[in-house]
Amino acid sequence: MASAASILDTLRRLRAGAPQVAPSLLACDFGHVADEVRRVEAAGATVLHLDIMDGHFVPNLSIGVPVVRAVRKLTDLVLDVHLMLDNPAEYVQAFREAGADSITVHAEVLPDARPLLDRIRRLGAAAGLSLNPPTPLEALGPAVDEADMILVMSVMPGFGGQSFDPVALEKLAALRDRPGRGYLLEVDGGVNDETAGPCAAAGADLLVAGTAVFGGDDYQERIATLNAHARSARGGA
Ligand SMILES: O=C(CO)[C@H](O)[C@H](O)COP(=O)(O)O
Repeated sequence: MASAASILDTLRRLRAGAPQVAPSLLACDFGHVADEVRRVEAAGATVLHLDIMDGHFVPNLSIGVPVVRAVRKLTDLVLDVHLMLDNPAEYVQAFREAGADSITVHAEVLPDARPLLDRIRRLGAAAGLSLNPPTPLEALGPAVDEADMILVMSVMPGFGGQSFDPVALEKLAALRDRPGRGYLLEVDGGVNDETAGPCAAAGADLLVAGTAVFGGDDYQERIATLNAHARSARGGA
């Protein structure tokens, strides 16, 4: 399992470098998870996003600790674990022990997220804070300055394949422009060939994409194309 220092170093390098896509395992073929993980790793991904749903915070269920542990054994990709849970504090240790490199929790269930972000970091993972499309940036509170990563949801979480909500672009730009910010910016939901560029232009460093990667036949082409859209929108090659 990667150390806290190496995870934070990876995030710093991601922030300093070109924006990039993180495939979301939610959209993979769960009959062949091991193959799917190896395919996106071979296709050039650095980060793999894993969505954990409890049927309460979001109206759906997904994978849990045993699947994260199994994926950890398959790959050295950065495992970016997004907890869509009413009570994330109960589970952060288990997900870290299973191999999560970053753990993201939701501002909607944490009036003050600082103690939990601190605990995630003490467990050795990077600490992320997320907010849903209707949630204003003010809900992040002072925890915004404690987070290693802010995950701006561009769909209501719970399901893949939804349409991108442009409210995320305003939030990304406002978060990008906060003076002295220390966090990496991530966006999740409806990221595709049309929306990847605007997300990157608005400041997203990491673009979570499920359908736009796993819905294609050639994952290498999908990741390269999405990365190219993101990078050219930032003025890169
Ligand atoms: O968090 C999520 C759903 O809650 C997914 O990561 C997200 O929806 C990605 O899927 P897609 O790219 O198909 O929109």
